[in-house]
Amino acid sequence: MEKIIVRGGQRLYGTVKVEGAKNAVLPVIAATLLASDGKSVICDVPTLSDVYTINEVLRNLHAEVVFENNTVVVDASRELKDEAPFEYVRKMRASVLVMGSLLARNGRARVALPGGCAIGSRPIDQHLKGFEAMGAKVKVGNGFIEAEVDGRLKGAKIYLDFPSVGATENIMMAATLAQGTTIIENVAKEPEIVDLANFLNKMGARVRGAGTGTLRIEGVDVLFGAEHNIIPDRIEAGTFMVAAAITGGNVLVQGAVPEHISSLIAKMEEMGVTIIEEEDGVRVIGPERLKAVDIKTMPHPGFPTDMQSQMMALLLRAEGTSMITETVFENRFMHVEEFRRMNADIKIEGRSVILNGLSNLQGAEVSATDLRAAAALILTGLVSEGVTRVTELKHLDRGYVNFHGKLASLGADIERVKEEEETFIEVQNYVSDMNA
Ligand SMILES: CC(=O)N[C@H]1[C@@H](OP(=O)(O)OP(=O)(O)OC[C@H]2O[C@@H](n3ccc(=O)[nH]c3=O)[C@H](O)[C@@H]2O)O[C@H](CO)[C@@H](O)[C@@H]1O
Ligand SMILES: C=C(OP(=O)(O)O)C(=O)O
Repeated sequence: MEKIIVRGGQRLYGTVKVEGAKNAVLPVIAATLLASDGKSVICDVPTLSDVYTINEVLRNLHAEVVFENNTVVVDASRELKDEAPFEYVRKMRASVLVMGSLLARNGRARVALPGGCAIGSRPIDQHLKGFEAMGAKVKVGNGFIEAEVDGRLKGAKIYLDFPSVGATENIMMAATLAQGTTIIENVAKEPEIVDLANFLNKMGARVRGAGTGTLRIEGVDVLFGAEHNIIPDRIEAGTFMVAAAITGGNVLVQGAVPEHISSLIAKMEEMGVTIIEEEDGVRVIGPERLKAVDIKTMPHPGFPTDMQSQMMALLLRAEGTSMITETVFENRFMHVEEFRRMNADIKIEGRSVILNGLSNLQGAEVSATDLRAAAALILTGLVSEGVTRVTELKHLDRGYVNFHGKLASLGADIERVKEEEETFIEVQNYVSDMNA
């Protein structure tokens, strides 16, 4: 087992470059399955465990996948299998995103039921409602969801009860090869939706309205492999923006796209952080004193739930009382207990937390409960007294490439060690103390 060890007290300075977005690349790789002709070449792909997982899902379906030099090349022109087993869906819920492509391409898809996870129950009823509206018969049994259609899917009018990112993506992919026009209302407007629509259109699809509340998709008969560059990761960018602000540092976050993070920029500015848009990114300068603010997570362009725990870390350093309300996931406060182990003054009240900043944060042994919590605990370690050890790094590796290395390059006192190595160092220190 590995852990990250952080010693608090360093301000961060310098430049850090963000990777391609995890939440854009996963649906784009799932969409490559729609191409029955030609190879797709996806560039700026981050080396995250989630990317390796989706690649394995595709290989298991008989697509050819090569991942080298941040580029994924997929040849899905062979006949594809139609089943994504539990071993992949359990590792990564986004595996369900292959369902729309498979159903459109093969007329059948069988995907293991994802089940709940650390941040909530996360049902996929809206995805299935869309497939059914397009003529698929959906059956749930033996731990699998099976969707099947006689012939081709048919264009339909679909209204989502909630602007779900995954449902928008899955239904959009399915609709590209349907007969006729599909109109989806109340869709997600996240930048990753726009990136997926752009890729689909390069493949020959006719998707209009991405980034607005309504999508209009005219089905086509065939899609082709295409080349695409993934957009920069707005959540990784936001995480480094918080790292700069929390330590009172000065960091250029290269690749951050201001329009993708406007709600985050607004909240950080409200807290007294200086944010300067530069040609190749966003510069963040942390103030001596941070102000408390209230935050409510919402679908885009509202404040992103994936930045909630990192902002909680930042608010722990602000003067006064703040409130964070989580409206997207019903159980995304698992990290609060871990923050408390670091002497944070936080209490949960229903779907909100109330936190008093400026408590004397102390290093502790803490465990990451999900990927953003992992990052948030490390950020808190940067400003805590003494040593913080963060375990359960499998979560971190789902969403951040070389997180400790990037922080170290900005001046953080941080290392990633194997548990045995730490014991060895402790024994060495003990022996040299005895000999002194
Ligand atoms: C791989 C990926 O892109 N993950 C992101 C995606 O997840 P994901 O696509 O799973 O998130 P959704 O937008 O679908 O989920 C949002 C809310 O809607 C609910 N819901 C969703 C679908 C459904 O059929 N029924 C239903 O009730 C979920 O339980 C949740 O409470 O968007 C989330 C919300 O911005 C982000 O936190 C995740 O990082
Ligand atoms: C919740 C997240 O991802 P996923 O939907 O892949 O679990 C996230 O990126 O913070």
